[in-house]
Amino acid sequence: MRIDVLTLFPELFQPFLQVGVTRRAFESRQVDVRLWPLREHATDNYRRVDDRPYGGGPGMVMLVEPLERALAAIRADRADTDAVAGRAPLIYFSPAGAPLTQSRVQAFASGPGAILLCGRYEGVDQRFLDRHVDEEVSLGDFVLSGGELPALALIDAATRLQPGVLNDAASHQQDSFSDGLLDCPHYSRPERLGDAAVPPVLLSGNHAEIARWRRQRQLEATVRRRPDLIEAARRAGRLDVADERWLRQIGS
Ligand SMILES: NC(=O)c1ccc(NC2CCCC2)nc1
Repeated sequence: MRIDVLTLFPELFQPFLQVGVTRRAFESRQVDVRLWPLREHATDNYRRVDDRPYGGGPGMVMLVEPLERALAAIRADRADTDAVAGRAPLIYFSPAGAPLTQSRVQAFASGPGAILLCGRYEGVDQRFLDRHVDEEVSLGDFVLSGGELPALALIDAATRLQPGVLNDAASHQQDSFSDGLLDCPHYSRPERLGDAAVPPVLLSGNHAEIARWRRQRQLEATVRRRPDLIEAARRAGRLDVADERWLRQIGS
C-alpha cells in the first residue's frame, strides 16, 4: 500500500520509519510512505503556508493555495497507483474526526492507502477541508500541536497488519482489539520477583490451558475496564461458548 503524507515537518517521520518491526515493511516499500513537505509548494517570495485568521483571534490558519498545489502534485504522482487500486482518500486528523478504532485500521490496511493531511497552527482553511477532505480521523478527545502523531499512529497500526510484517502472524492476534478484547497480562524472566510470582499455568507447557487462561484474563480485563467492548464483541460474533460460560461465571 502507498501512503502519501502532507506535512510541514517531514523530519518527524524518518526516525519512526527506521525502527521496530515495521521498518522492513517501509524499507521494502511493502508500505510505501512518501513525504511531501508543504513548504515546497508555497510559491510566494516568503514561502507562506499560513496567515492570520479572518475575524481576528490568536494563531494562524493554513492557506488553501499551497495545500491545493501540493495535493495536485500528489494526485499526479499517484495517478498510476490510483488507476489500479482506486482513488486514495484524503484523510485529515483533528479532534472533530471519527475516533480511530481497530476495525477502521483493518479496513484501511486492506485498502489502496491514503493521502494524510497533517494540520498545524489553528488548523486548515475550511474551504480546503470542504473541497478535498474525504474523512476526518481523531485519536481521542484531546488537542495536539499537529496531525503528525495521529498520522504516525495510523501508519503504524496499518503496517502491523500487512502480511509478513509481524514475524509471528499470531502475535497480532494476541494484540488487544484485534479480537475486540483487551489484552491479557504478559510475563517473562525472572520467574520469581519477591512475592510476585509468574502464574504457574504459564510455566506448565500445557498450551491449551495457557490459551484458555489468557482468554479468561482478556475477558476479565475487558469486563472490568471496557464492558462496552464485550457487547460489541458479542454482536460481532467474536465470543464463543467457552467465553460466554466464563462471563456468566464472573457475573457479567
Ligand atoms: N485528537 C486528535 O486526533 C488530534 C488531531 C489533530 C490535532 N491538532 C491539529 C489539528 C489542526 C491543527 C493541529 N489535535 C488532536
